[in-house]
Amino acid sequence: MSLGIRSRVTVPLKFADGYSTTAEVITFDGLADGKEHLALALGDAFGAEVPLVRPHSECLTGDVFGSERCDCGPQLREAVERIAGVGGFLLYLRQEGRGIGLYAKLDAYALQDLGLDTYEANRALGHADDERDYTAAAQMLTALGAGTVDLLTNNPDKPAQLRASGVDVRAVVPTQVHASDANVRYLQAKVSHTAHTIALPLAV
Ligand SMILES: Nc1nc2c(ncn2[C@@H]2O[C@H](COP(=O)(O)OP(=O)(O)OP(=O)(O)O)[C@@H](O)[C@H]2O)c(=O)[nH]1
Ligand SMILES: [Zn+2]
Repeated sequence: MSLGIRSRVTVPLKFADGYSTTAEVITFDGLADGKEHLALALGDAFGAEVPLVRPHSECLTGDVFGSERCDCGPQLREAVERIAGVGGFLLYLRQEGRGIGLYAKLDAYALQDLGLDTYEANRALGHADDERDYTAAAQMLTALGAGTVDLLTNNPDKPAQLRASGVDVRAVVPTQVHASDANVRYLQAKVSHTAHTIALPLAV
């Protein structure tokens, strides 16, 4: 099936803290991995000269249930408002658990409770540190007509992979740091293993 936009539907969003905006939820045909990835067009997404784009990897526990083991929920909330302010796209990528899936991520959590860090736990389960591939994200941007973008992320692998897939990443814009007692070890592991640009407070 050839690459393209499959459907577009308008969805009003209202968050628990009262913030509200409107998203155009966009689905696709022809994505490389066959997964049901979504783009949310926010603000004047199609009118922006260079849209702000956040590739967000699915995290059921953080995005939906408000888990404090990670920073995904607050990052998602932050991204929607920042993108709506300037115009751009949130790419909601079905890459749960950095690509290993939900059950395996929960198995990895259990190993972290025994003392392994987030990457050691992945390896103990026979997975790579990070199994995410952003080919489909690049295809989504192509289908959206967004050849040049600003990228909202602290993860250097996201601009690297997208550039390798032909996306012109003009600037990489860091997200805020959403640190708490429950997630600080996880954030520290991201900084030391994968050079995430997260300025952590010295003592949390
Ligand atoms: N395997 C595994 N995945 C985790 C763990 N904690 C969170 N995740 C997953 O990690 C992913 C986090 O994705 P992102 O929000 O894109 O975060 P990121 O790659 O650090 O990059 P930025 O937030 O863009 O800086 C989600 O898919 C989570 O489900 C963990 O301990 N183990
Ligand atoms: Zn998470």
